[in-house]
Amino acid sequence: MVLNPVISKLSGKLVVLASASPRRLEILRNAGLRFEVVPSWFKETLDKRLFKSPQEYAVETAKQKALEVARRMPFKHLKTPDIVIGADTIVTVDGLILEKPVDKDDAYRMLSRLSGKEHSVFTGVAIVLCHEKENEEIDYQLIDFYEETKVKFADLSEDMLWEYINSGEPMDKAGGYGIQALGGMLVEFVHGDFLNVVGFPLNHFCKQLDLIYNRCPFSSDEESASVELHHNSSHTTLIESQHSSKLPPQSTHSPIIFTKDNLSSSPRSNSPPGSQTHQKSPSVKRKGSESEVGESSRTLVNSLSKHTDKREIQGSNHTLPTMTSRGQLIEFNVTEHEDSEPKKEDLQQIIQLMDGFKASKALFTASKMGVFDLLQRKPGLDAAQVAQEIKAAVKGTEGLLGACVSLGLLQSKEKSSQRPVYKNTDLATRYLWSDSPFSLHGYIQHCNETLWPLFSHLESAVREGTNQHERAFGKKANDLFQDTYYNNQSVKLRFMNAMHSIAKVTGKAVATAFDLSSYKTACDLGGCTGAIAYELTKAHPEMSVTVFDLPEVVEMSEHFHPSHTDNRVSFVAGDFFKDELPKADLYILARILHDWPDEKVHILLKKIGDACTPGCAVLLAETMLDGQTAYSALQGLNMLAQTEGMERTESQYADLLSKHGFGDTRVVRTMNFLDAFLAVKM
Ligand SMILES: C[S@@+](CC[C@H](N)C(=O)[O-])C[C@H]1O[C@@H](n2cnc3c(N)ncnc32)[C@H](O)[C@@H]1O
Repeated sequence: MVLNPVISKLSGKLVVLASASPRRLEILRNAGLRFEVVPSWFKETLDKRLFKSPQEYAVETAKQKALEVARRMPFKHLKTPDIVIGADTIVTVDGLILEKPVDKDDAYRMLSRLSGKEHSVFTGVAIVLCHEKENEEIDYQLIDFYEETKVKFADLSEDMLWEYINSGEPMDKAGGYGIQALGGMLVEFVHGDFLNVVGFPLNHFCKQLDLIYNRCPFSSDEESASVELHHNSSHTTLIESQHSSKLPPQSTHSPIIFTKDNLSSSPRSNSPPGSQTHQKSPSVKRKGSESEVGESSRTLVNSLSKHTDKREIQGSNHTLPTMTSRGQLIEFNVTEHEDSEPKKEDLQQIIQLMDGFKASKALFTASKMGVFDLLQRKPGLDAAQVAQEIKAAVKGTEGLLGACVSLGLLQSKEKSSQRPVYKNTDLATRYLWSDSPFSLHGYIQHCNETLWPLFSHLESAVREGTNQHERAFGKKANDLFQDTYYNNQSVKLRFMNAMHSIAKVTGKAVATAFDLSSYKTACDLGGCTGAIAYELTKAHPEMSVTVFDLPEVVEMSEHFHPSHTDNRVSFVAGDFFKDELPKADLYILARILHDWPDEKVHILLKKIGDACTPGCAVLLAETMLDGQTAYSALQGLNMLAQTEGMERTESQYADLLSKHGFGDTRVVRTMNFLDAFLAVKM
């Protein structure tokens, strides 16, 4: 529900947050804002000495972050946002700017400097309004401001300092503390906006929106010269125009000309007065808002929701009443377009979707054939050399390498009069070769060998509403794990590798999503290789974790132990539907409930509920379906084709848990593969 009338001004717009900070995300989500997250690639390396004040530095960093995303999206994402929000939070004390600590010693230096003193927290915020013009140029209009909050720390003893540092909390936070969690205990008083210290000055932001959308008379017409307005500590500037040709050069041979007549206001066109002429054609489909519509060049279908606004769209309009299965009457506005030509944005989007499977398969194949591993060991090989090493045809290898370059997985360099040579991009170095700490190689193999065959029977899965193991692999899966994954050693290892790779990438985000310091014993049910358990003990020095999984899994777990084994992690073999559960005050269920239908979920939750005393908790790590992103929706299809279970929404999980005495639920969107959900036994 949108609570804030100012925030609601943004409904129907493509709003982008140029920050991956889970705290900013939560503040804005809680305020009812619908947005996409596109973390900025801007490196925070501005020379602080060049700024007259710390706040100028924070504002400039916020500006650069937002502008980088605003400029990148039309090219890389093939869509132009309406608004990009950038923010940067810094802490200043004794004339020094403190950002995020680089290691524990750095955190110690920062926190001991703050001990017993008052300091300032500044968040610089930049709002970039993007106006697409008819000639495909984009105007960027910038509003920036900052907010200052004063915070006084108590005197911190050495013990307190180190205990806090060892909790792991300081590491990704400006000034080395998080006021919203454990760090709150260090604070004596706060003067000013508390959320500003958390990472985003919501109140000031809403005031700015109010100025922009309700009061500010600035226009973004093409003819506007540079506009400079000052509101409090804010600042508005028409920055630049950028030409955005979204099709690659070879595709532009039949130009499609947009005229004022074939442009009309879209549901996302709730723009500042005067900017209507910059709106896109309604044929551009966008995601991420409640009033999201799927629009094609022929019809535009808009379910009437609270955000439905009357639209003037070229062509004949009529309303089509339809009954839902629950007997509610919904009206669809159907608009006939008289387009004579296909729109290039439509085509680009459709081509991307149609080609998605080719891109996936190119990635899977290169990964399976060891291309990324090879180029990690031997960068700079040409196609013939790669072909020889991976035992493949030169012609085929050239095609595969070229595809990987186009997908941003490899870089190629032409040596004069020689064949191009190849190396991994940073992305491939981080995630695609098998020995990198965050390698997704295991999961990619699972996608190729298991999910790909299952998805080739998606139509049957949709018609029947069941998983497709029998069609894809000739074997019915009564119990997904025992019947499919664990009756063959190499399939079992591949599955465990797949789970391990995602758990390693997402484990820290899950382990640190909530303050778990009061839980000393945890049990990770279906904890597989222990990857999440190790992250939990790393983040919580006083916690010990029992990984409980089927005997077939536990017998293989030692293959996945980290080099420095941690005796606070132990493994117990058993069946969580039948056997007694190990005693613990925190139960972890990471990607467990989504494997099962409600009946089985209740069996498991009842056992957990019975084992828990009041104050104990359940920590879920799942992909929540709320606010459906393409990732969560496709993950829903994945569960349909693969399991008896399903992905669920936050409230579905809360309902399931409430039947077993769990409440006080909290959710953190980690922006990683899995979201975190905590519920406490009442
Ligand atoms: C989808 S995997 C998730 C693994 C791990 N929690 C993670 O997120 O990486 C499901 C896990 O549940 C385990 N499992 C399935 N049925 C089980 C049962 N009846 N008892 C105990 N563990 C089970 C599987 O062996 C597997 O490790």
